Amino acid sequence: MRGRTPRRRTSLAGRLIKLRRLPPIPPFFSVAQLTRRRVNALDNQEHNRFQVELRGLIDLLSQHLYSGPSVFVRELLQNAVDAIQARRQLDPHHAGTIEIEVIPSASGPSTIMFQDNGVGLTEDEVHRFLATIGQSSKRGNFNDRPDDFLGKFGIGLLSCFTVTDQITVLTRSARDGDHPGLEWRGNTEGTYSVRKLTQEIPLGTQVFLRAADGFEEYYEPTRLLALARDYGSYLSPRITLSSGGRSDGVNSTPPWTENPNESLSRQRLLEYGRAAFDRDFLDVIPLNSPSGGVEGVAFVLAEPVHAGSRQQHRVYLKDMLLSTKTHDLLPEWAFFAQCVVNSSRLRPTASRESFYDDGVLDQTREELGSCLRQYLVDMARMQPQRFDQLMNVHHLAVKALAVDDDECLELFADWLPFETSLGRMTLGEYCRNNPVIRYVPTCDQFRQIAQVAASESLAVVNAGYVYDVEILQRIGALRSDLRVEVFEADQLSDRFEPLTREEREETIEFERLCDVTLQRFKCMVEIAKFRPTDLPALYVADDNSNFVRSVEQAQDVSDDMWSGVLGNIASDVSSVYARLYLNYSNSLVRRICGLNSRQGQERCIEMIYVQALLLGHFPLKQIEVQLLNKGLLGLIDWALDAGADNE
Ligand SMILES: Nc1ncnc2c1ncn2[C@@H]1O[C@H](COP(=O)(O)OP(=O)(O)OP(=O)(O)O)[C@@H](O)[C@H]1O
Repeated sequence: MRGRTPRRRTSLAGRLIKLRRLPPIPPFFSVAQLTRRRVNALDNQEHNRFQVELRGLIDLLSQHLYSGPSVFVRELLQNAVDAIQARRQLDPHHAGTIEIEVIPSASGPSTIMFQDNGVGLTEDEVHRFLATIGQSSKRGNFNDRPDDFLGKFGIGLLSCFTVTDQITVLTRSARDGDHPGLEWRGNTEGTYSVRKLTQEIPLGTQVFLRAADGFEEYYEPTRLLALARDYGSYLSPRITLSSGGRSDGVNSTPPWTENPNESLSRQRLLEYGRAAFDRDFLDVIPLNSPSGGVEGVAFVLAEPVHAGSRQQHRVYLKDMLLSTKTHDLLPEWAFFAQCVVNSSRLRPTASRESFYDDGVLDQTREELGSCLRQYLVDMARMQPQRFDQLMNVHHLAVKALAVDDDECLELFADWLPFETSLGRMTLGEYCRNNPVIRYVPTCDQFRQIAQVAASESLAVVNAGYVYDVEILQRIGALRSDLRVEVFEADQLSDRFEPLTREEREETIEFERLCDVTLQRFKCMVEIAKFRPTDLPALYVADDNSNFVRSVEQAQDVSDDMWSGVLGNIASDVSSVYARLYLNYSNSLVRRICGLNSRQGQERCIEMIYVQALLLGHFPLKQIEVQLLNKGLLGLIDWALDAGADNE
């Protein structure tokens, strides 16, 4: 061991305090009393240090903090970048470089080296920062501008222990004075050693890791290059990876420095987006947020997505990849966009895989939302045809924005598409032909009236989809030239053709019979003439009768006690009769009316009633299901009898 300074071998355990057990706390002590008691207790005792079981801590970090072993590449790159940044504080013109090398071994696992020409460490700093968990030179007063650094928690280096059993650091400080080269070795047992080197090493730091059993894959040059590019391709120091005489560059141009308004850049960005997110995009929007120091681009998805779906964004912090799975960077309505951004100000969590959910993040989200909003507004004003194409794909997101933003709502209103009884149309098209916007608030109600309304050339909007009711009501409040009304199914009867006097007389008895037959279903019958003529009947239920229907359905599946409670609720509701309009323009209805058998008429009217319920998508009550069964069985019976007669 000639030329070596004596090894200083210190246990990490020895550096940390051991927690003493305090006596149990008696009840009813004030905080001040408790504090005094603790101080007194400690004054009489020997002061010890915490101990840390390093292996346990590493397991904790690797299983619960970091997403996987590959984060060691990120942590080493980050330390190198920070060291270069610290050196720039001494020499602003210093050109930083980071070299990664894979050193294969014929006899055992490979070693990798991360070398930087950063600030290096003095002997004192080695003890303070490399060997003390949670100590960082990048926090507090140690540096004037701690915001310049990526690290701050003082735990990143530990991540190397997920892929190696020993970390070796060679370092030489560039700070004032003549500093010798130092070697620090730390291992997973929780011990470390430091020695002064006799040979010259360059200013800066080299970190050596030898593959631990089972982690050799992270030491393969192609894997390592991919990881280095993933985390660090946009970092500013020049980064190279060499192995077996081959050297590859890691750096490339960050997407957030491209200008999406310039056609070549836009093309490059769309290609980048396709490669990064593995999907196609329609457009690229520049993003910027002063609060979060964010710049970046948002990609507009080429396919529609359902409301409220959450896109995964690719997020960088000070040019280093933080996460590819950040969800909450854009406002909720912006589910049509997926973005890549770089932030200089948002605070990372200790895992360095997400941001703190604080006020700055809220503010950032709002500012990024404003960029997207402005893009939509400008497009609607200046490029209506392009906006039209965008609306074809992303009208849901535009509705989600407009529902809470009156200015956007007024601007986008004419483009917003709705389903109506006369087909899909934009609000602009609807209003051109209809002075009043009539809508039904649920899809079920729409299904009940759509066919008849269409035959009567009546345009009724199906506002049963997300945002539609709020949008229509808001539009009604904002625009004095528009009237917006809820359409009640019963209003359809205003358009029905009345029966002639003769027809009235022909049907009066039959109508009475129908009323009596359907009384137990709380349904009144009215005979009228309407289109389409192939529709025998229309069942119309108002809110009260719908409510009672659903109570009765619940009673069908509940025990006696609950059924009684539900029955009491239903009995409080007044005017619970629904209405069945029988279509006298329908030939079948006419035939039933003329049938010579009262029993046959009853059976037919029951079947028409059940069919009208099914057509209107009303869930059947138990007695209605029984009715349907009885009708079908009767039909089969009749068919069999008729067959037997023919034999
Ligand atoms: N390449 C390096 N050059 C100079 N100093 C380094 C280097 N790597 C580590 N250090 C020193 O070791 C300390 C601890 O590093 P570590 O990666 O554990 O934490 P950190 O970077 O400070 O914070 P974080 O946990 O947020 O990454 C650093 O604060 C720094 O002082």
